[in-house]
Amino acid sequence: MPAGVPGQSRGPDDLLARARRLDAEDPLAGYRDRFVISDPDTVYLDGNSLGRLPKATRDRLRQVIDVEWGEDLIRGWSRWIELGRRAGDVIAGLIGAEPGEVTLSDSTSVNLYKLAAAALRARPGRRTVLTDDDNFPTDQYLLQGLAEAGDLDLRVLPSDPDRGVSPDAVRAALGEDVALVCLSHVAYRSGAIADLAGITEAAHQAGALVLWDLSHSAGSVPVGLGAAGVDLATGCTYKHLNGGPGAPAFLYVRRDLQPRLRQPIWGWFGQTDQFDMAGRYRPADGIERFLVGTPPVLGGYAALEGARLSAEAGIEAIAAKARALTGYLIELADAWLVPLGFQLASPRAAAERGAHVTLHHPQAWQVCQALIQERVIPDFRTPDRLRLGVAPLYTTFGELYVAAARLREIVASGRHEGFPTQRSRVT
Ligand SMILES: Cc1ncc(COP(=O)(O)O)c(C=O)c1O
Ligand SMILES: Nc1c(O)cccc1C(=O)C[C@H](N)C(=O)O
Repeated sequence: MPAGVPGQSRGPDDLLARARRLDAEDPLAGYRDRFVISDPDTVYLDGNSLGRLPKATRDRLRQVIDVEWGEDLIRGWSRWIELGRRAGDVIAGLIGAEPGEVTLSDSTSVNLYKLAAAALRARPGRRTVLTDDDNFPTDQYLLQGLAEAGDLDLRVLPSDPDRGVSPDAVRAALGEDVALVCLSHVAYRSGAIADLAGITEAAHQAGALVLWDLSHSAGSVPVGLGAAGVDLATGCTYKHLNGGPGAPAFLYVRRDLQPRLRQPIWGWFGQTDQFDMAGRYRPADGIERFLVGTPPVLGGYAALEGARLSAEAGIEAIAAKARALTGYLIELADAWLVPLGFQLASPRAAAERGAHVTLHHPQAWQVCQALIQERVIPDFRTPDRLRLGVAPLYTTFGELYVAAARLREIVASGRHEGFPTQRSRVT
């Protein structure tokens, strides 16, 4: 446990003893040592924006740079050409898909565009796209752009930002004009888990396709794409899959849909026999038809190594620890932070939340800055939220105790009030 644990007030001994016991009994405890942790006294609670660096990734990238790039040069492509699919097969195991249904490609934003456009093309008589107003902004912007360009009707359902999207609201909005339902599985602000299976089934009954953003789910909770019959999905690899900054995203297309869909960006990596250099675009047969241009190889290797680590630990074990960590954090918040003006902004039921806990506080921005100065890294989310992400492969219960204790001290002493009240433009 990091140093500097202040231990006073309500139930600290009990809470501290429990953190120690939970860490001692944690079946995933050994994974922490598989990551680079340069400052053990810093509590990192932002793995859902950027995961930590796995040691295996650092070593692999060194080898790839020295040998595969440094020595093999262009010959490396004989291996690199398969990289997206190899990583995709590992990610498929984490999200309940089959090999050949997932590949690395572009960014989540670009994939959303390609997949949404492909879905709309496959439902020509329908003009409505459904999403919700708590969906991640890039998803909303992409759909706005598609709607404007295609003269479609984008219906943005109101969601409770602390509870996530309501399946009943989606059901009520479904009709014979809806072509596509595009939602996030785990909400980026509250961490609420949407009813992926129920919403997918309802959308299918209404004749619509579904596109799920799995950015906050991949590597943190089971997704069950195949069991739910999901059509399309995409998500980041740099969060819970620990693929590193700017690592390529993944995309999923259900196998039977692959030959029936055409995505709108026709590049040579999506072409049948790309080195034939034929003049006319003919989309590849499998998941490769959703690719566009030359993929980022270093980021691809990082995504592969990160996903392998999660696959080795097992998504059920990861999700079980996420529930335990977030549950413990909510207990700490109830005991120490609610009396200081914080309010829970995430679902209280463990089965309804992913791997972060969000708290409202009227001075959340200032509190966030003060916490960072005191070596706890959270995230601020508009307008008044402090988001605390847990990463089951490296977050300990002891760290959560320390983070909550530092947070309590900051707010109880008013130290946060010395920080600017205005958010800067970068985060
Ligand atoms: C739900 C969700 N979708 C998409 C993104 C980002 O997509 P991109 O990697 O294209 O910036 C994020 C986070 O940045 C996210 O949380
Ligand atoms: N992708 C990010 C970036 O390029 C810069 C800063 C933050 C991010 C994030 O991932 C934010 C994150 N998706 C969120 O849920 O808020």
